[in-house]
Amino acid sequence: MSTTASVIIIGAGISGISAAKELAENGVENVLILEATDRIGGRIQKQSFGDVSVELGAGWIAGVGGKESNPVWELASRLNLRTCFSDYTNARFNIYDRSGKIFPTGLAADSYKKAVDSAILNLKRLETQCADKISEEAPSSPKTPIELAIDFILHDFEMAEVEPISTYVDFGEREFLVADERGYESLLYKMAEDFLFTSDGIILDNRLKLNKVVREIEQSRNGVMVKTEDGSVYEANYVIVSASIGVLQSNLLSFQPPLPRWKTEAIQNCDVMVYTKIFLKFPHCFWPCGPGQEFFIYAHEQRGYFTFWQHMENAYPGSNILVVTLTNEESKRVEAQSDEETLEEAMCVLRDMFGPTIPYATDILVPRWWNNRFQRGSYSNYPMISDNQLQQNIKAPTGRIFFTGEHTSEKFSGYVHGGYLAGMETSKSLLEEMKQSLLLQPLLDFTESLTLTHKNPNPQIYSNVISPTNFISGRS
Ligand SMILES: Cc1cc2nc3c(=O)[nH]c(=O)nc-3n(C[C@H](O)[C@H](O)[C@H](O)COP(=O)(O)OP(=O)(O)OC[C@H]3O[C@@H](n4cnc5c(N)ncnc54)[C@H](O)[C@@H]3O)c2cc1C
Repeated sequence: MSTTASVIIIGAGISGISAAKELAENGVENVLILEATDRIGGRIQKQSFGDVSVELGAGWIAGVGGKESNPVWELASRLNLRTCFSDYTNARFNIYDRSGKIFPTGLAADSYKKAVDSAILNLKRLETQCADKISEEAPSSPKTPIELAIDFILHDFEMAEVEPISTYVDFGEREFLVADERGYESLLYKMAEDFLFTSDGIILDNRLKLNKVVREIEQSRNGVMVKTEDGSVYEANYVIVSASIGVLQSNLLSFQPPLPRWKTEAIQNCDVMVYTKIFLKFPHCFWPCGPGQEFFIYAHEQRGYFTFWQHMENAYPGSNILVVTLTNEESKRVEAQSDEETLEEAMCVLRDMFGPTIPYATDILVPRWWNNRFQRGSYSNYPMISDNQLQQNIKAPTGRIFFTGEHTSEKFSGYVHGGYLAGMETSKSLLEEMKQSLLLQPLLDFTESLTLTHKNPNPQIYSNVISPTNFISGRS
């Protein structure tokens, strides 16, 4: 038995939900959302920890206070979501060495300036290399613990994107941490309420199907068939795939016919960033909590080793929670070991910074985005020197299959607002395609009848000429 819909959306993260909402608002209500997990939200996920709700995935609304309004900030304001301004600028003046001493402000400022200069030089070198010119001067690589710590902060946080960073240019430089018991994900429930049947905050609409792991997507001239791990089959005119770039790189989804080479190459060439926030709960605070002390840094000879710390007293006073952020290889290393081992490592680092008498953490929470087969990483990471073709190919539809998600957002990849806007944009392209194919339908029917009447030995010729999908995307 198969279920039929006009459009199937794979994934109920922010891009999948915003794509479905856009379709519904434009009269396409016969949609089906298939989500692999038992919840909506994807990489926006809250979890109770200690006595509060922490965000395992997206935590900040980045890009606020600028000339344009960030649509996610607007949604949050409508919902009265509780947020807390984050000021990272002081972090560089709270750098601890392994004996617990804070590096003098002057030294930290100098190291910071040196790292910025070196990063700019590196960027220029990359640009000149792209233009096939040879550059003379190589930037010096960071060596000391403080240089390594600053390099990590700059490259894995502040400069981890293509310059100029559209989020901050368009929407403003301020960032707000979501600190609301309802969670960041409540934005998605709010959006879903507009087009799905909900009661008491629970989605009861059978157009959303949870625990449906899509494994096969088969397209033909007439439509698309989607098969899930539990043996269900769904049919539709079109499919929107919102699974992450990491999932597309894995073998979770198989396409029939296989995706063309330009598409698979683009998918494989996009880097995936792993970003892990580890939460630690303590019986009481032992770290400084005054103004400018929310973020602090640990300088170690191994780059990225428990470097970036945040206390949660600004967001949730009295929560006694610390968060340490790891990235990439360190994230993968920690995901592969037991939480007890990670806790022991974190405690050694904290004892280095704050002395041997600090209390032992009573709880630890280690999200595993890399090993999650429905994520395979935290977000897309495009090369520093932008490559428009790469992104265009990742985003381009192949026949009746459309692609969305933060990784398809030209300006805002990696962000919640990137996912939100990408979902809308993909649905707009699909609506355009549907309109065109409706206009072409009489012509299609006519050709079909010609094919039947004349028993054309090679009907493929006709379908190649007028298939609406070929016509629109020009790529099939
Ligand atoms: C640790 C972390 C921190 C972050 N911090 C921030 C931040 O502070 N600010 C910010 O703006 N952004 C942040 N981000 C990025 C942000 O979370 C994402 O850009 C955004 O949520 C992505 O939304 P999406 O809809 O593109 O993808 P997703 O949320 O991943 O949605 C895709 C959905 O598809 C489902 N799926 C996958 N495979 C299948 C399948 N085979 N069948 C059915 N369903 C499937 C998944 O379960 C998921 O629900 C962070 C992300 C992480 C992981």
